[in-house]
Amino acid sequence: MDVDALVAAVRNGDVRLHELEQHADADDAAAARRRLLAEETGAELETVGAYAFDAAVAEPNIENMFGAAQVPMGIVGPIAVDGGAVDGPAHLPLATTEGALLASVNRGCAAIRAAEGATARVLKNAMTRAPVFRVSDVAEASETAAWVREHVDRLAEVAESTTSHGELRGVTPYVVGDSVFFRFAYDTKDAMGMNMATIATEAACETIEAETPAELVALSGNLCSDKKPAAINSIEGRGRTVAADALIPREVVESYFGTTPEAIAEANTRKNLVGSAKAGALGFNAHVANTVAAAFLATGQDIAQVVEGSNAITTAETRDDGLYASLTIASLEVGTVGGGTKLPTQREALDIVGVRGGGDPPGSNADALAEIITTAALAGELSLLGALASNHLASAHEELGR
Ligand SMILES: CC(C)(COP(=O)([O-])OP(=O)([O-])OC[C@H]1O[C@@H](n2cnc3c(N)ncnc32)[C@H](O)[C@@H]1OP(=O)([O-])[O-])[C@@H](O)C(=O)NCCC(=O)NCCSC(=O)C[C@@](C)(O)CC(=O)[O-]
Ligand SMILES: NC(=O)C1=CN([C@@H]2O[C@H](COP(=O)(O)OP(=O)(O)OC[C@H]3O[C@@H](n4cnc5c(N)ncnc54)[C@H](OP(=O)(O)O)[C@@H]3O)[C@@H](O)[C@H]2O)C=CC1
Repeated sequence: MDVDALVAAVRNGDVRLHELEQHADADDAAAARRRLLAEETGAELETVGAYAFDAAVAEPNIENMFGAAQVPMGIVGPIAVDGGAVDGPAHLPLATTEGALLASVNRGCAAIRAAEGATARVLKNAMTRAPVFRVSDVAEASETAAWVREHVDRLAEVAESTTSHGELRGVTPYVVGDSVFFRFAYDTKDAMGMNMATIATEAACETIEAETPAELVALSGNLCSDKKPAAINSIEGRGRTVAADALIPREVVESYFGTTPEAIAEANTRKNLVGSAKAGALGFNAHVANTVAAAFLATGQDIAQVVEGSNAITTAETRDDGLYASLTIASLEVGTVGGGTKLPTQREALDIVGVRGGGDPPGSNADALAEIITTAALAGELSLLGALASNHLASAHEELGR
């Protein structure tokens, strides 16, 4: 069917709006939806329809597509970082609508370069899925937990039969009365791994049900914990746990941030540590979510997982007549294969970073991306703390953000 025929078919009730791809190619289906939406709402949809990729490639990523959300993308860097998987310098594309953000992260990157670079390491790599089972009582719960503890190797064999990349790293039981949770943790290599871990865990759950009295209630029991603020991710980690640090000489702090190491260290203690504690926050940082969200949008990550990406602690202290600062993100969930990383715009962004697709060895590209994002987020922390310490936050946003 052509676009006119698709529009008529929806109006007549012969075809439902979400079924248009069954009767036409994905671009015509999107065009028909735009026309129907425009007529229904009066909205003009020219920009949303002016996307630059073949809609068919986005079919695994979206349903009911009528266009694309185009978010401006800018660049920060070079990011000078000595990592376990990356040896800088690297550039990082960031997509955002917040004026002053790119300038700020870029300023932090410039200061890190002037300071001879940052160091970053992935400390842990474990994507989790935690199903919840029903048992009759706590005795059965204890029995089921014990069986799982004793049969992790067998569960690994079953889970890993569903994937040629994923590896089960461990299973941690949690009992609450007659509910039993098992937090499965996987090395998902270069994939963020949520589909991979979910499919693998479903297979393992079948074995648990066959061998114990437990009955599966839900494949995700929220102890995972995906896309919700949760202390378990801050403590145990989820996806990559990554740390970055840098020692910035006094003269670099003064010339780039217009303030002193002492003032930045005090702002960090009173704001990021004391203020966050008083607020009951999970993230003891200034704006790590800013860099994580912008990098996620640009590089095709699952944007809802910014929730976990903001579980981060920033430290700052004076050392060797300079400023020592570190950032540790407990749960940074990133991939360079799968999900949104396959889309054309996001592939180009990953090419800029130099980490598109599977790494050699597997997992090294996602490790490198995690180290680069964490170092950029550290740069953002330094710059915002500098702006606060020198009282430049409001003026910067008046100048660049309005
Ligand atoms: C805006 C600046 C950077 C000016 O800062 P400045 O020191 O006046 O800038 P400069 O013109 O002297 O340039 C210094 C460096 O900044 C970079 N830079 C400078 N301008 C640009 C630009 N246009 N585009 C790209 N890069 C730029 C660039 O790297 C440059 O070095 P160079 O490369 O030239 O050697 C500074 O005032 C600043 O960083 N302010 C802080 C703004 C900020 O961090 N905003 C974050 C968002 S706030 C928020 O969302 C969260 C919040 C605040 O609510 C969280 C909380 O509660 O804390
Ligand atoms: N299912 C769910 O509950 C949830 C799903 N999501 C969505 O899941 C998607 C991400 O899941 P994810 O599993 O990462 O992606 P995909 O489902 O796209 O799967 C990626 C696959 O790529 C293959 N692969 C090829 N090369 C590599 C490599 N070097 N390293 C790792 N894997 C490789 C693996 O296949 P093989 O396994 O055969 O080896 C892997 O399973 C996103 O779209 C996200 O939005 C998000 C949250 C929850």
